[in-house]
Amino acid sequence: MWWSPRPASQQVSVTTPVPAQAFRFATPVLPTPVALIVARWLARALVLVVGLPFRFPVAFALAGLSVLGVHVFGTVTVAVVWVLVVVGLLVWWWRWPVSFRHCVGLRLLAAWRWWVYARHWQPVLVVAGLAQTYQERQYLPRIRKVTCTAWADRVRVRLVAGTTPADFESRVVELAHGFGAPSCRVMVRGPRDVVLEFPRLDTLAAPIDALEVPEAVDLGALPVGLREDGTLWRLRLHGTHVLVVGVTGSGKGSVLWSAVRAMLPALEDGTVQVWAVDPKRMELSYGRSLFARYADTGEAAVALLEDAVAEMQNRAERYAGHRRSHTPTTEDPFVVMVLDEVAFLTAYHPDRDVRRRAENAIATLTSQGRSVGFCVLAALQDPRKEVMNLRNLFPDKIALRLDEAAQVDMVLGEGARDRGANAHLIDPALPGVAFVRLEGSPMPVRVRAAYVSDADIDAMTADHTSAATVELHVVGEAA
Ligand SMILES: Nc1ncnc2c1ncn2[C@@H]1O[C@H](COP(=O)(O)OP(=O)(O)OP(=O)(O)O)[C@@H](O)[C@H]1O
Repeated sequence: MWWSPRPASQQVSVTTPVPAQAFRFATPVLPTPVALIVARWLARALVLVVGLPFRFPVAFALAGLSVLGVHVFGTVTVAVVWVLVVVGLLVWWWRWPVSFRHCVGLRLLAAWRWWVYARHWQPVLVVAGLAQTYQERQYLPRIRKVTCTAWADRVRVRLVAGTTPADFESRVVELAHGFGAPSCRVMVRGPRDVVLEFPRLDTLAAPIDALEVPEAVDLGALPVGLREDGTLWRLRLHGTHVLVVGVTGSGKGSVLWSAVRAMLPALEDGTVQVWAVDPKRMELSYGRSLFARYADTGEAAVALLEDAVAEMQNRAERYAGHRRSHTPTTEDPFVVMVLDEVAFLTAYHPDRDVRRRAENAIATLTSQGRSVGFCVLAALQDPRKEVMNLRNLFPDKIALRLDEAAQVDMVLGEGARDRGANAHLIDPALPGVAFVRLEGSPMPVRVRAAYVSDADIDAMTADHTSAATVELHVVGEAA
């Protein structure tokens, strides 16, 4: 017979189900010739060498010109030119350090940092689980560009097709540790185009002294501290409400006081009033004369909040049909309700009626007060719903040091922690450091509030007093 079945096949009856493990397909292992491996290395080296002039065009142009110069003009001439160039650079660095740093220093640093990231790129990404495998080939996101600012490296990355920026967002801790940076943040620029930001140093490590009192008050951008990039952190109060959240000792007081300080001239001329609620009696009582109204007990606080609601509704009635926005004047000042430890009123006060009335008043102010010139600036330790179920009525939130990772998204909104807002990891030795979301960007920004010391508050009360200080005290109830 021209065809003879193999002996094993004869033992299998046609009707017997064949066990799955009977079929084993193994990829044939073929030894790769050494010549092929060497050729591949050479090809890679060639690609690197050919690509270098495109990556570092200035350095290569200078080297090329020098070689050409040596041929045409001789070595001495080229050496003299180089000495002149170096002297010129030194003079530039000495006389105009800022522009030198921007144009030369940071570019040189970026070239060096590119090499550092490129060297560690593959192992870090593979171990972090960011390398993709398809048909037994490994695909890595590619570094497109590395730029440096005074405090951070920005690595622009082209994603592997089929992956998302969320893959990077969920590995920020691995990336930060992998590249030896204190943290990592992910910014999305476009399709398959993300930027990883690795801070090189903590620009907010040193406390910031109280900022200068501004001459003109801009309620849309009050200077209250510094951002990580060294620019001013400005806080908007007009047309919004702000919730400041942080554990005890995280520096909530410095945010409240910095905001009050930035409004001082307007408090004095009467176009802004601060109504303060201070259940702890330790935070705001120090500068009472700056406040148009002040309450430090539950009953007094509720009365103050209900007065604010009445005034707000009165204003809304007057404005109805005449105007749609508020401009601060002495007749209709912008009213900032500063509520320290707001949970005392909404959750911890023993009297249920006080809790209910306080919650109603805060809900009404936050939902209706924006356009008629009322703003609630509240501080809170615990952002959970059981403690403060009104937190979503505050459009702007500030996350100081928090207790748990889960609280970050509660405060700054979904995805904030994945994008690098690790408020739960803020060092307890850095009170006033916080993460915020700035208008128009989902990226959290790290900031630090300026520290307004007792001496600063003394000076503020000595130099400035609110145009309308009326104290409201209900005697007889302990906070
Ligand atoms: N921005 C800041 N910069 C430097 N140090 C600060 C800053 N803010 C606060 N501190 C320091 O941290 C301490 C605690 O700050 P603060 O009382 O404001 O915290 P808090 O969050 O209001 O705490 P609590 O809820 O217990 O009142 C302050 O006494 C001060 O020494």
